Amino acid sequence: MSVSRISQILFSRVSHVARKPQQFAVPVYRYYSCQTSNYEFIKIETAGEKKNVGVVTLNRPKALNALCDQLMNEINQALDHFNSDSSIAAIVLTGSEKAFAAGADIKEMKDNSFASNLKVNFIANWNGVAKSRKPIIAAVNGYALGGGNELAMMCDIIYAGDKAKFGQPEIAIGTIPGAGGTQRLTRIVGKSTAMEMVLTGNMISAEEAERSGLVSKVFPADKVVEEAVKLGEKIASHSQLVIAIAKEAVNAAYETTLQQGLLFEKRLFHGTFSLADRKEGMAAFLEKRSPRYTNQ
Ligand SMILES: C/C=C/C(=O)SCCNC(=O)CCNC(=O)[C@H](O)C(C)(C)COP(=O)(O)OP(=O)(O)OC[C@H]1O[C@@H](n2cnc3c(N)ncnc32)[C@H](O)[C@@H]1OP(=O)(O)O
Repeated sequence: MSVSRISQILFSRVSHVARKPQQFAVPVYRYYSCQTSNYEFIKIETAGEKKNVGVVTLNRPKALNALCDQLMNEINQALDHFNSDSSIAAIVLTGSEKAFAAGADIKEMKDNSFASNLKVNFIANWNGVAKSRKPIIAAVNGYALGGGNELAMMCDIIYAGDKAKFGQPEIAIGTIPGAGGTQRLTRIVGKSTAMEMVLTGNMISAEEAERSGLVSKVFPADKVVEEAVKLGEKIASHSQLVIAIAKEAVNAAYETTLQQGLLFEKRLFHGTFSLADRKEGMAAFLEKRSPRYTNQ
C-alpha cells in the first residue's frame, strides 16, 4: 500500500461531522438513559458516568435474537447514529441473558436460492458492524451461534458472561458459515479449533472461548454489560482520534501482509505527531497531570 493511500485513509476516516443525539432522561439503570427511536428489534441507550458509551441491545426475544434483515438494518442505523455523535466514544453491542444471537433467521432464508442470494447480495448489509469507525465491544451472554458468533467477531473486543456459548452450527442445517465463521474465526482461534467448530457444529464454553482468544475476558453473566460499559469508558478517556487510528492499525493486521501492516502502522504512528492530542498526551505525562484531549 502506498504512503499516499495510507494518508488518504488516515485523514478521510478520522474526520466526520458531529451531530447531537436526540435524548431524554429516563433512567433505566445507573448512568443509563434511553433514547427516542422507532426500532422494533433493538434498543439503544447511552451509558457511563459521562454518557459517552452507546449501548445497542438486540431485542427479539421470541426468536432468540435471530438476525433477520430488519434487525441487521436497525443495528446499522444505530451504529450510524452513534458514529456520528461526537459525545459517544465507544459502543457496546449486547443481547439477552439467554441469547446474544442464535444466528441468521432460518425462517426468513429457508426459501432463498443461489440466484436470489446473488441478486440481493444476501447478508451484504451485515458489514456495518465491521466498518464502524468507533470501537465496538460485544457483551455476550447465552448463545452466540452462527451469524451471532460472526456478529460478535465483527466487533473489536468480546467480553462474555460465564454461561455464554459460542458456535458455528450451520453444518447441522446443511450449509456453512457465511459471515466470517470460516475466516475471522480461523484467524482468531487457529485452524484446529475453527475446523472442529465448523465441521461438527459443537459449541464451546465461555471459558474455552477465553482460552482460545475468541473473548478477552469472562464475567458473571449479570456483570458483563456493566464491565463492557466500563471498558468503553476507559477507551473514552483517551483521544478519540488516536483511538480511531489505533483501531485501524490493529485491523490492518487481519487484512495485509506483515510488511504492509508494519509500514501502515509506522506511517500512522508518524501521522499522530500532527495531532494536538499527541502533543497534549506527551506534555501531560511529563508534567505529571491528566491529559485534556480536544480531538484535534
Ligand atoms: C450467515 C449466517 C448464517 C447463520 O447464522 S445460520 C443459523 C445458525 N444458527 C443455528 O443454527 C441455531 C439455531 N437455533 C438453535 O439451535 C436453538 O434455537 C438454540 C440451541 C439456540 C436454543 O434452543 P432452545 O432453547 O430449545 O430454543 P428454541 O425453541 O429452539 O428457540 C426458541 C425460538 O427461537 C427460534 N429460533 C432460534 N434460533 C433461530 C434462528 N437462527 N432463526 C430463526 N428462528 C430461530 C426458534 O424457532 C423458536 O421459535 P418458535 O418458538 O416459534 O418455535
